[in-house]
Amino acid sequence: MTLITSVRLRRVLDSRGNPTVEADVLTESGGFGRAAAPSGASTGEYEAIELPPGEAIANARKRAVPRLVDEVYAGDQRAVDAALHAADGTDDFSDIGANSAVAISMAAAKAGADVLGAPLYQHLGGAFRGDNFPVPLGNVVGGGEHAKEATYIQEFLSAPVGAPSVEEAVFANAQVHAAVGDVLDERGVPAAKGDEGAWAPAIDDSEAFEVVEEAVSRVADDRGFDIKFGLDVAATELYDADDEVYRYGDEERTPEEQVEYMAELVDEYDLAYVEDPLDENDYAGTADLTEKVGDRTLICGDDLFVTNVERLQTGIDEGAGNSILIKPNQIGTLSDAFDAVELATKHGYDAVISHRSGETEDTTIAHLAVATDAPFIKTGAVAGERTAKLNELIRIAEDAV
Ligand SMILES: C=C(OP(=O)(O)O)C(=O)O
Ligand SMILES: [Mg+2]
Repeated sequence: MTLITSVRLRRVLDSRGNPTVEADVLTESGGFGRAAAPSGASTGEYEAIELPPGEAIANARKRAVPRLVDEVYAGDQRAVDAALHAADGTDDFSDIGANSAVAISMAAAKAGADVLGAPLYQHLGGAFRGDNFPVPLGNVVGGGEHAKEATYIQEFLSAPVGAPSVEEAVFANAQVHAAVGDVLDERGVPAAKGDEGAWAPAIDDSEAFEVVEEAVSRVADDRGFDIKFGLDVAATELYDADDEVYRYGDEERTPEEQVEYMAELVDEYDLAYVEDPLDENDYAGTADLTEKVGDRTLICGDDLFVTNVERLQTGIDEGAGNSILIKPNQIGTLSDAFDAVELATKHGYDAVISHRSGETEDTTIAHLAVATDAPFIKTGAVAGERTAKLNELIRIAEDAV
């Protein structure tokens, strides 16, 4: 192992055209790692704090960089991440910013891999990592906080569960995305694209279900393997906590009705995956839904768990969900993200490694998914910052055989 000798931080563009933090980490023996923080739009209340990038960089330069340079070995990820926590001193990275923290954490991991001459997934996963590859969940229709005047449900996700390989799965999702474009065209529905490259048509949710079901079935027939679909409801964004109702435009649902509605959707469309079906504070409702349909679909907590072991432990104790979304920038370091995967796996929860709606060309999450043996990765279907991860997954699968 070699000591970190330099940490450089800069502002770069993310896919929304907003600034984000990029980190370069150099080591004594010439190891190099570069990584950039993603950024959410439908962020959970309990996420680690993203600061304005200029502020995050200034604070990290002052407090985190001196604790790393000539102090910590690249490759000792726990030590890197402990130094970031010590430099910050809060429990939500509100001092140096989770955006600076995660960029440094991921860049150090890459520098550590570079020193070893190993791919990042191998460095993070170790010699005895599993040899499974994640099924990619690809966003093909979206609205919510990711596109105006589109569906209330934030994401309709193609899930090629029967694909024989990562490569086939990745191409199937792109084909479903194209097929959705065709179906919309046939219906005379014009559609732009949302933040993650998904179609964002001005149709109601019930029509979106028809469109996605039709597209998925066409591609499944063509490919000859099973393709299902799933949702990220991002229900916190629909929930009016004062009136205690979920609002889908003029339509309202009480929390009990929301549970029933979600359960009906699971059965009507044979959904493979439902993320954040209830408000981020509703463990009991999520547990209720998990009890009803958790034997036949994944009920995944994103805003509910925010990659946080304490929130996940509450979910485990209450029987809320059977899956957790893992977003390293929600918690600030790779070590914390690994801890969440480990706790989830121990309790039979499936980990879904995820991008954010604001992304860069950084591919760390593809390596993280393989390193942790995660059964799923959610990283879009098309758009350059999404295909960067998907193409890396294809390369890893080729490399790892
Ligand atoms: C990827 C998501 O969106 P965001 O990054 O805006 O939270 C999500 O909610 O799962
Ligand atoms: Mg989500």
